[in-house]
Parts: sequence; C-alpha cells; structure tokens
Amino acid sequence: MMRPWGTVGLKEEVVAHPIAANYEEYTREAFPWKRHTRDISRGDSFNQRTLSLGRNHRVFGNICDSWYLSDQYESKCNDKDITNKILKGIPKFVKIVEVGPRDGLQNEKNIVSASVKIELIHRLVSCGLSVVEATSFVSPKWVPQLADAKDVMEVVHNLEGARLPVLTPNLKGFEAAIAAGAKDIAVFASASESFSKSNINCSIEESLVRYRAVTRAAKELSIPVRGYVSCAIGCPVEGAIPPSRVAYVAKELYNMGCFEISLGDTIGVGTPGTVVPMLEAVIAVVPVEKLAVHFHDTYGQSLSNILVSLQMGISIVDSSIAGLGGCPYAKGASGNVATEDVVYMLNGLGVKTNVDLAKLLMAGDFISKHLGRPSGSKTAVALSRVTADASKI
Ligand SMILES: CC(C)(COP(=O)([O-])OP(=O)([O-])OC[C@H]1O[C@@H](n2cnc3c(N)ncnc32)[C@H](O)[C@@H]1OP(=O)([O-])[O-])[C@@H](O)C(=O)NCCC(=O)NCCSC(=O)C[C@@](C)(O)CC(=O)[O-]
Repeated sequence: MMRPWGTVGLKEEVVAHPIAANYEEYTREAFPWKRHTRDISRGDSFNQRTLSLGRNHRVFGNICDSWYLSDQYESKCNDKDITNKILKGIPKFVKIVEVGPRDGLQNEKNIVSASVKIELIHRLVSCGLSVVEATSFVSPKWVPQLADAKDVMEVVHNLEGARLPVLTPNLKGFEAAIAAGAKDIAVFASASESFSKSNINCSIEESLVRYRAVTRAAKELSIPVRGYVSCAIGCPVEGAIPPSRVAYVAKELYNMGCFEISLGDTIGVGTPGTVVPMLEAVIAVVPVEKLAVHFHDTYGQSLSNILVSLQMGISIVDSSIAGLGGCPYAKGASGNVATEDVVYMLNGLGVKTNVDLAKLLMAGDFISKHLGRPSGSKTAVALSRVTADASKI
C-alpha cells in the first residue's frame, strides 16, 4: 500500500497538533480520492508515482491509468514513454541528510540555547530522518552560535534511530567531537581558494593535508567521515567555479576515505544549467552513489537543481528544516532548501524517504516559533494557510 502523503499511521498526539491536523484536513479535503483506500501496488515503479497537476487535478498512481479526478487529462496521457523519459533515472529511495541544527543555525545572530537545539534534534530524529547533522566542533570565535557543541553532543550522542554527524575542521575539533561522544564526523573543503581562506583560514591544499590527518585518525576509530565541497558552483569572491576544480577536490576527499561527498552550492547561485555540468565532472571521478547535493535557495533554484540531480542518479539530498541556514563566511548565502519542500516534492514523485511530513511540519513550527519568524518552507507556509482557506478548497 502506498502512503504518498506520509500521514498514515500517525500517532494521535501528532494528528492533534494544529499543523498536523491542518495537513490531515488538507489532504482529506483537497484530495477526496484519498478517502478510498486502494491498493496500487501493481506494475513498475512508475505505476506508483504520484503526479501533481495542480490542486484540482491530482492523480494517484500511474499518470496513464484511469485514476484522474478530471477527465480533462486522460486523453493527453496515453504516451507512457513521456513519463518514462522524464522520470527515468530518478531513484526509488532518497536519503535526506538534515543539516538544520548545524548549517541551519550556525548563522543565527541570537544565540539559540543548547536545550532548544537538543529538542530540535530529538524532533527531527522522530520524523524518520536517518541523518541529522547535529553541530560543529569549530572555533567558537569563528562560529559563536555553535560554541555549545560539547553540551549538545553529550546529550544527544546516544539517540537511537539516526546518525548524528558533526563538522570538524581539524584534529583539535575531531578530538573534541570524539570526547563528546560523536560517532560520525564531516570535514569541509572548498573548491574556491578565496572561500577556503575566509572559511577555514587556509588554502585548499592545506585543508586537504589537515583532512588527511583527520580521516586517518577517524579510520583508526572506525568513525565514518563525510566530506563537503563548498562553492561547487560559485564563490562570492571568485565567481563561477570550474567543474574540474570541484571534481578535483571531491576526488581528493573520496581518496582520503570520505564515504560520502556532499557538493555544496554555498551561495545558491546554481541552476540546472550549471549543476548538470558540475555533476557530470564529479561523477566522472567519484561513484554517483557516493555523492550528495547540498543546495542553498538564494535564487529559488534548489528544487529544480535537486530534480536534475536525481535525474543524474544522485540519491542523497541535504536540506534544512524550515529552510534555515546560511554560512557566516559566504556573504549573501541564504537558507538551505527546506526539508519540508524536498519531502513534498519527493512524495509527489513517488520517491520514498521514510520521512514523516506531518511531523516535519511540527519540527519546523517549533524552531520557527523559537526564532520568531515564519518558516522558510513554502510547503509549511502553504499548509499552515489551509485552515483559513479550508472552506474554499
Ligand atoms: C578552522 C579554524 C579553527 C581555523 O582558525 P585559525 O584561527 O586559523 O586556527 P588556529 O589553529 O590558528 O587557532 C586559533 C584558535 O582557535 C582554536 N581552535 C582551533 N581549532 C579549533 C577547533 N576545532 N575547535 C575549537 N577551537 C579551535 C585554537 O585553540 C586557538 O585558540 P586560542 O589559542 O586563540 O584561544 C577556524 O577557521 C574555524 O573554526 N572555521 C570554521 C568555520 C565554519 O564553521 N564555517 C561554517 C561551516 S562550512 C559551511 O557552512 C559550508 C557547508 C559545509 O555547509 C557546505 C556548503 O554550504 O557549501
């Protein structure tokens, strides 16, 4: 049985929350076909995709079968090849790496207390997210917001159900992370010399030397290491970054033992036109299943960039609850793509994530209320308006 909207089996207390209840109400009212439980587990993966054609034209199942609310589209959908061509290559499962507690909060001016960070991490893990980047063991002078990394990690490190990697820029950070109970770490290099200097105060080559020392130490303790390549599309100082440079840094990180490489469009300038050639260059030197994409939504391009990445075989996507984020050393960098929006899109494509969207909405509501501003997730904002507009749906 497919659960395209992720609400089946929600606990009563979750549905009772106003946001989750809105979401339940929304899916029930907007998609009356959902009231009829039907088994669509026939056929190939495309038969199980959900396609959104606008509010009044929701389709469940194969876009070419007969389950349309409106007959209007049936005559246009006889060509299965179009669907296959467009959705070809999209993985059936996507691992979401939630970076909200780290990338999301690191740029917040007002210090968020350790207890709020801990509560956020708990909530995110309970959404079904299998990876939640918890914090950074970096210099507190450089990133004051995460000066409480030890306090946070000491509480959450034994949390079950998810991996909780932390950023470590050098051996000092690695040792502190391990002492606080971290079982996964991440190192972060850049494809831009200028950004490397401003972010970690060393050249790209110097950073790679440091990270070789960190990955060696991690290997001895069997600690998995994730690698980041920042400025994979553009740099605030240098402008466009050549794909070959991104490929070089990604390959170096892979060769030193990083099990996964996340390609970061740190300032969010990428479009599918620049993301595709960058991925092409990296996929030529690092296996595609080891690559993740990490988009910031400065120009509103993240979801289209994720979609082309999926079409190229990427199956790991970084995102941040409520679209929080920004890098303190990348002027103009805005929030990461919102996890709620990514899950909504993947649900629409029939791609499994094991993430519960209703619970995500509540986690996003929790942190947005704490920060005193509306969520940066379009999905969260749209669904929160449903109560007001419910009578018009
Ligand atoms: C790398 C350093 C430390 C170099 O900073 P430095 O000033 O060159 O370091 P240093 O070795 O000269 O040491 C200076 C001081 O920092 C201390 N120190 C040294 N290391 C540590 C440590 N690990 N933890 C705690 N303290 C540390 C060290 O002990 C000393 O303390 P002092 O003697 O002055 O009291 C600094 O530049 C730094 O912390 N940078 C981190 C910047 C950062 O976190 N940026 C955001 C993350 S990257 C990002 O957001 C991009 C990403 C990953 O999301 C992907 C994308 O979007 O593209």
